[in-house]
Amino acid sequence: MVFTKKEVDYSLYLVTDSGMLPEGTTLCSQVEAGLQNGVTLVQIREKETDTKLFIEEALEVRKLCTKYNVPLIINDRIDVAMAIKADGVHVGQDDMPIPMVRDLVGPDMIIGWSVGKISEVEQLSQWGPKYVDYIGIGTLFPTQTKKNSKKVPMGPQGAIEILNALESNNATWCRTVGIGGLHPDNIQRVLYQCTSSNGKRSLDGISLVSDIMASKDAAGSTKILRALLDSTTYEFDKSLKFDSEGPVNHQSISNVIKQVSSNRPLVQHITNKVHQNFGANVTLALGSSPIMSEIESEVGELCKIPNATLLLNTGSVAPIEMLRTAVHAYNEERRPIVFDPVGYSATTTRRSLNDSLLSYGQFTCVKGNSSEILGLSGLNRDNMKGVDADTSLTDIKLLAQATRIVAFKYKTIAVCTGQTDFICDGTFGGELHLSTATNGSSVDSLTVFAVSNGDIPIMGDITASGCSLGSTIASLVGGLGPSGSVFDAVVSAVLLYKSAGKLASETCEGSGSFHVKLIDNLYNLFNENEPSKWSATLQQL
Ligand SMILES: Cc1ncc(COP(=O)(O)OP(=O)(O)O)c(N)n1
Ligand SMILES: Cc1ncsc1CCOP(=O)(O)O
Ligand SMILES: [Mg+2]
Repeated sequence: MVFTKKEVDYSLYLVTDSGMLPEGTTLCSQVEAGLQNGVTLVQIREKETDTKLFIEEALEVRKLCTKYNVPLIINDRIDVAMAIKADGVHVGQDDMPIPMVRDLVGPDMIIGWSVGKISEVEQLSQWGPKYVDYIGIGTLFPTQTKKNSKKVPMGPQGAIEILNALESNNATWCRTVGIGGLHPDNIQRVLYQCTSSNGKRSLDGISLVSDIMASKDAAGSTKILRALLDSTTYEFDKSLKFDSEGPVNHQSISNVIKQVSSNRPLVQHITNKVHQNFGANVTLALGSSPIMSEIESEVGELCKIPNATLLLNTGSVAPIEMLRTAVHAYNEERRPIVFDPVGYSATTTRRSLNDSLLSYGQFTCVKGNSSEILGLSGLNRDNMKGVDADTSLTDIKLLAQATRIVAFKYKTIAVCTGQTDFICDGTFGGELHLSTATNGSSVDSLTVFAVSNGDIPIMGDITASGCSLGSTIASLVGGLGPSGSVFDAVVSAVLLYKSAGKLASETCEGSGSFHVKLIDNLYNLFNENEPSKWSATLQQL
């Protein structure tokens, strides 16, 4: 064997399929185009090919791999792998059991295993380092390539659970690639989002079939993939810088408001009916332009309008396809999306709708009430019982931790609303790393900020008050200019909304006038732009 296992570069792993070759290309021409432009590992996966032809093709591909100094893996066929002296084999859950494979191929061959469940990670860690060298984590997204797959696409969140399981089972030797439906429009997001919660590992690479094998320009397609893998930042919010380093102060808040006043962002609301009118008025009060559109065909134009921003509130009745189109369009345009997972834990339907959207895109801010953020984090009150005698302290710790988890898991700025609001920036400035995740930054190392302004119970007596904080965040984030800080904008929005709410509660005569006064006070505080007079306070926990 030419390669030691440690040397293997898993970053761009090409898996073949002669069934999808475009006219004028061959298996070897596509593989060579890949090898010339950055493929680092090749697997021959020919499900329909007879043994004799499989061996002939494998020998040809082996010559190419030797020429480009790249290891060759054979899918399913241990006999062929041994016969042609390949560098490794890949088997799935329905193929030959791993201990038998290892017995047959000996200690030096690379063994890859398809993994989609935590129990499979526990199994490989029990076997120990001598058995599985890498795992293909999938299926990540829907794919036409593996048609008879029984697996439901797991999305980045499923891959994160596998990475966490590798860490908690100390399977440090095991390398990882993601597989299934990977293309240039989702690769950076997958690499960016898929990190273990302890910050110690991310994917070692991506594995794909159709993006290269079915490409009419396999060389060009591979170059695009290579450039994405070699980039160090996922700029999902093109002109916005992420910087939660410096403290947010009156000056920075005032700067945010000045930018919003001059840029007058367009805030596309996809939101529930109850919120539509209120959200539009809140947006107008903040010098921004609301558009309440659920028309799929116009999203592509709307997101290109300067300073366009999307508020996606999943209490909406728009069809999931429309929501996906909107997420995709704003992500492609690198414009911010504020996501409000309404009623996340209330029903299975809502949970799966929200999960599906969260696995489909990248969100600048995820804002929810405490039960939504707790639901998204996977924590519940029982996790923290007994930590503190004082229930309110327990709640603060629990909600702060849930906010951290959501920020880290979705690489977003998480906002958890309640009597106290919690804010946490888990974006890491869009940094992405192969293999070693967030430079060691873990969930627990994230800073949480608390915004308080006493209790404002009347907030709960009007409808869509939480949804309209979403409108406020979207306006302030969307109005930033190229030098603006998203974190500053989110904090400013939460402080502004809580301050306006307090003022309104002090002067209203009931819930009806509170509603009106909330808009009045948002309008006045925004236009006066004197954050030093705002009553809500920000505290670092
Ligand atoms: C890198 C990588 N990951 C997963 C698979 C899938 O293997 P398997 O589940 O055995 O399915 P088939 O590929 O045999 O259809 C893979 N081949 N490579
Ligand atoms: C072999 C395999 N295993 C899980 S998904 C998949 C196919 C991936 O193909 P594509 O990259 O074209 O989606
Ligand atoms: Mg298989």
